[in-house]
Amino acid sequence: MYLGRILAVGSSEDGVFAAYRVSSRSFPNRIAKKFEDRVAIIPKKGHETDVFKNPYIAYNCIRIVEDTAIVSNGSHTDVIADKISLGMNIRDAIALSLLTMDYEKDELNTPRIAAAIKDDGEGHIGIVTSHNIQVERVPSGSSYYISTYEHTTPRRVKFEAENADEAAAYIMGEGEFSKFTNPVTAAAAFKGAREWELSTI
Ligand SMILES: NC(=O)c1ncn([C@@H]2O[C@H](COP(=O)(O)O)[C@@H](O)[C@H]2O)c1NC=O
Repeated sequence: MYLGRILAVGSSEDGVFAAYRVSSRSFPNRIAKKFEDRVAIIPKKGHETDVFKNPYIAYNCIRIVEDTAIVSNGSHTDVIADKISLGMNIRDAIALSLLTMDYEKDELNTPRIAAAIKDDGEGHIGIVTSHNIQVERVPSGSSYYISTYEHTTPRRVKFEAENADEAAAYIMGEGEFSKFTNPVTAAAAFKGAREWELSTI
């Protein structure tokens, strides 16, 4: 089954995570690139001009703002991160940013999806489509995912990872996520005993 972009957040006794996967039929020549406090989705070498063909394919997919990890499928990652850094609570930051930026005006009306989670495991996950907007709480001790196509409401999921590398690998193709086609690249933030760590595949 093709879900498009997929994100997941949650926590267990092993730690807290935010994970992201690009699945893509149209623009498979992309990678996740790690910076100090963020991960960006960018075109591979030789495909740089793709960003002028479509405005939705290059963006920060993960940001870390103090105790919170933010994950999304577009430029709204930065809008949510900025609001959280100014003191807005996670639910309102996601809801306001999704409402403001709205679904993507491409040929599929691709939804914007987003989530944010604090290092105590409390988070929210949401989506804006052409016909609705939804933001749900993710309670500590549970994990949820959502995608741009097919699975467009938050779904509880078993997510097994003990560090950022394992979280990125898990959403790229393990457990429930092994059923979903066209994987391209993935990234994750993980908070265990130490500071937030980032990983990409
Ligand atoms: N975030 C992304 O990485 C991303 N990749 C592709 N899209 C949009 O989704 C459309 C369909 O892409 P695809 O067939 O690869 O799922 C693209 O034309 C583009 O407008 C994206 N936008 C939202 O998910």
